[in-house]
Amino acid sequence: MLDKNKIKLGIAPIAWTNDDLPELGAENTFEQCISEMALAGFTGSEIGNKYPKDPEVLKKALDLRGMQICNCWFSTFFTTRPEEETIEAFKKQLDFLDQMGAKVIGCSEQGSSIQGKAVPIFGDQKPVFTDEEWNKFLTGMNKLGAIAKEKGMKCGFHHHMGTGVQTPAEIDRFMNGTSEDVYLLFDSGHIYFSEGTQEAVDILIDKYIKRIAHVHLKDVRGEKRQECLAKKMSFLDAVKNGTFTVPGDGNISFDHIFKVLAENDYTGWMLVEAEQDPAKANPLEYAVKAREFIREKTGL
Ligand SMILES: O=C1C[C@@H](O)[C@H](O)[C@@H](O)C1=O
Ligand SMILES: [Co+2]
Repeated sequence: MLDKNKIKLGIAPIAWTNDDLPELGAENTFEQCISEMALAGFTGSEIGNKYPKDPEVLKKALDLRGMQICNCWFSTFFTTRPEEETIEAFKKQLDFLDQMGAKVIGCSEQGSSIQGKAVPIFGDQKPVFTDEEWNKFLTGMNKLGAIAKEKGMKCGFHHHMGTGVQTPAEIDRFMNGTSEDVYLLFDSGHIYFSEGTQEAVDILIDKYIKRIAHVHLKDVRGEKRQECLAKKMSFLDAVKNGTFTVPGDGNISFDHIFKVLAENDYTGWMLVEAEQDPAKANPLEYAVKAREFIREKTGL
């Protein structure tokens, strides 16, 4: 059984307003977003573009609703820009998260990423790092891991479609090349989108459970993934087309994920992250649906 004293449940603002596709949910305000998260039964959130930048203002708005910040996306550029640039930006973001009481920061290497580009996500343009790029990237990530540790926080890494760390082999190379102070941010949706099998999802969580610092619960509609492949869609077009949805509404079984997290005494956040078009998938309705699914499956 997942322990309610050890696990907290959050939801990402990306279902209300998508920072990568600002036209999706432009009408939804910050206040509506966090109020509906709380109404659906969640106590945590990540940071969205509409969130106040002033920690005091943000904290007050969250406190009023019994919410807190649990993580924030951080783009690294170790493969394409000077290392110091990423490290300086990381320290600032870490300070901000620390002030907000968060314990994890979720990185993604955006050097040459095609996740925001209008090119097929399953084409030949996905970055494949050279040995030299891997070297720079892993060296940089190990530095971030040590910096986060010094602050009593955890540096997580988000495997992601369209980046140099998408496939199981790439995730293995990343995990084998980083120290124990660098953790995995496990995202069920991204591994399923990449590989198209339940097996890939289950193997990933089995392999790295001891180094998982944060969990994104995201489901994939299998037929939409197929359509993405057939029509050579970009990542963002696939998102607009409804590839992702909340856990329990797509093709992923979360049974093994919840079982492994429970057996290994996972302590931290499980955050529902399901970007879709809010005009088609009402964010509050889908948040409630996700919350009910988690309750039904885990008792949390
Ligand atoms: O964690 C995430 C952050 C988003 O910006 C991203 O594109 C999404 O798919 C995701 O998993
Ligand atoms: Co994610």
